[in-house]
Amino acid sequence: CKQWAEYTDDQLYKIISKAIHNAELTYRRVMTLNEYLLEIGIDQPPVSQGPWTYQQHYAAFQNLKRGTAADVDEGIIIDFASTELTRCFKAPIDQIAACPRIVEIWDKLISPVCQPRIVRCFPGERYRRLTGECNNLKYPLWGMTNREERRFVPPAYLDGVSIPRQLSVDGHPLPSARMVSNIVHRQDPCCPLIERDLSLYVMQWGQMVDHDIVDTAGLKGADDSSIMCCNISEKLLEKRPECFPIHIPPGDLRFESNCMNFVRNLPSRDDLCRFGYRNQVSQATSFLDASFLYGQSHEDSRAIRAFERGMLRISPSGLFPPPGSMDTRSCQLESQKHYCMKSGDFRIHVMPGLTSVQVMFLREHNRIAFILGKLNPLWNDEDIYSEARKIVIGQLQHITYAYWLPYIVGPDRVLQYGLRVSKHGYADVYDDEIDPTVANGFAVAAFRFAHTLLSDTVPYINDHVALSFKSEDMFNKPTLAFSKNGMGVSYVGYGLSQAPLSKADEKVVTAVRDNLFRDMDGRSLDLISLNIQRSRDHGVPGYNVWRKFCGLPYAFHFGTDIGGLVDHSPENAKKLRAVYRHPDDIDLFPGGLSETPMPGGVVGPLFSCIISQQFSNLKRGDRFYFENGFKDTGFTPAQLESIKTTTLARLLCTHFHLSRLQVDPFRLPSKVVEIVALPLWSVSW
Ligand code: HEM
Ligand SMILES: [Ca+2]
Repeated sequence: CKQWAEYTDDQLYKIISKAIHNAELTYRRVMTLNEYLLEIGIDQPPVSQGPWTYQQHYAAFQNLKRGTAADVDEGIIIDFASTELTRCFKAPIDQIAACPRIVEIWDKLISPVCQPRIVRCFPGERYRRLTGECNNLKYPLWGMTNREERRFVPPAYLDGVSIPRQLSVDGHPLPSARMVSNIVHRQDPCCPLIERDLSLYVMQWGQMVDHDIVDTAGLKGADDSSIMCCNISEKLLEKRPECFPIHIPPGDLRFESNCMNFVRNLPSRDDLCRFGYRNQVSQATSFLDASFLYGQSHEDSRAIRAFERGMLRISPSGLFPPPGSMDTRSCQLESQKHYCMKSGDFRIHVMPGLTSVQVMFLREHNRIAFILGKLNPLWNDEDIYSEARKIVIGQLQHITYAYWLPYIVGPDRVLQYGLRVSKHGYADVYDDEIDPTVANGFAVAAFRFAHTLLSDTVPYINDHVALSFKSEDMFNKPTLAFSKNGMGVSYVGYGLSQAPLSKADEKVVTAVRDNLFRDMDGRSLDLISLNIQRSRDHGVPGYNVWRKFCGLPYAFHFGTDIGGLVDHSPENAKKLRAVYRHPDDIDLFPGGLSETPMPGGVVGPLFSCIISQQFSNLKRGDRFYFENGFKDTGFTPAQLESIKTTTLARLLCTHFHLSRLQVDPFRLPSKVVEIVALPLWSVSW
């Protein structure tokens, strides 16, 4: 702070208030431009008559919840102002933030724009809140919804504050995200490879977990429109700081144009409205708390609950009900008899498999509520709902930690990070100094690993038929779920347990690498280009920084011998060399996904470290984690025993009316594990 010692308070006051004032002006200018661009038809409205465009599909997925609108202005203004501050003081943002006089004046001046978040907690509350607040009584905001994601390592923005990472260590531009996708991740459409042992349910459970723990807010134009960054002049592009389009190299096998639309994610404000480098907001509770089922606010909950005997609203055919008011924005309807379902998460329709697994949990909640109501005639709706919700979350956590996660990170990491679930009894692991908040590199890269597990087809199987539908025809449509009077969800659910998982390698199927959200005009996106560009948008540093974070050897060269890419096959190292100039430049997603998987896992050493760290935080940093034996908030020993008998097989059989299934539906049926009689659940509540 020495360099500003001779500045008077008055001078500092002037500089900072000018930075904030300029930021507000820029913000208003951008908003006015957005309105104009929607009016003249450049930006696209969220929905229009007729079939959706690919951009409308994408907009339905990359959402910005309106409830956060107040925070939207604050985040953007503070982001602009932080950039202004580094310009005015000609110093890195961390140095400025280390100067208490500057911070004090900033706090005063920013208060009309942004107020610190304050939450009141009551230690006696027996159930977790929908918003995730007050899970940690010492740090009540940790893990709550609409709050900024945390960082495992500091960001690497071009300007140190906000501009995306885009230069190689030698000063050249980084390769285009689509070029990396083409060279590293291309799957020959002729011959997609499969895992021998695992089923597609591994992928589907992963997406549900992903939607439970993270939902990063996008940026929207006027009236919720999609901001368009392609086919506009250079001059206009300069005026749209939210644009960061992806260059498509000439000769691309799928895309004729040279530009893929890409809009930056919303900048967050922190809990105390401080200035600093840009961060992003997650609209989901970080905790694994079935927020995709119960919603993350009281408003959500009002639309989801039946307010009768603890039940959630359910349609006559056992699906989610329609929303209270007509909603045409969250899915694309192909029949007048269908509707967009209201669940706790608006992404429910993106793939039929996701709808199916969410419906299974809806039915499970109501099954448990029914039993609880019978056993406890004096309980009211609220008692039954809260207790059933607590049990369902326990089951979700149990299956995820005991059965699913080991297939992902491998048994070694499960032991190393203390992720094991014991067969019986409590495991008191809670530590109120562990921050469970979802981390940026995890969400933007490592946990997207499952994009390699996606299949070109959606299996739809019952005793009489075994069909499969093309994935690229199914995005955002509830059609399959509604088929056969609602039995479609069962056939998709059963199909996922019978179809093989795509190979956990660096290659990604055409359905999402070339044809994501393909529309009637044949236009589409590349999910892998989006992943890579998204990391740069979030300022996520390159591969080597993350290797260091995980205590893994640094790569100084592209060879696979000592000092190089020691966790890559020679073939994959060659692909990385063909596209990057230096190992430091390698983006986290391609670098991590192209590592050789850990023994018994589907991801390599780097991703398994990042994923294990996040799941360790979600376990140890969750006061309501199901194995904690706290009085009042924990389960009784008998309840815990019962939850530990929950299996995916039981859930599938019960809710999709199956009489036979393999013991572990995450694995393909084999001669060894034949159809079994599953243990019955005890009902000792
Ligand atoms: C069913 C097919 C799937 C589709 C169509 C899909 C599509 C997408 C899209 C469009 C995004 C946003 C891309 C962007 O940054 O602009 C995304 C993000 C993401 N996907 Fe997938 N995905 C699928 C399956 C999965 C699975 C199985 C996982 C499993 C773990 C997964 C994990 C993630 C994660 C962690 C994010 C970041 C979420 C956030 O930050 O809000 N996805 N996906
Ligand atoms: Ca959650």
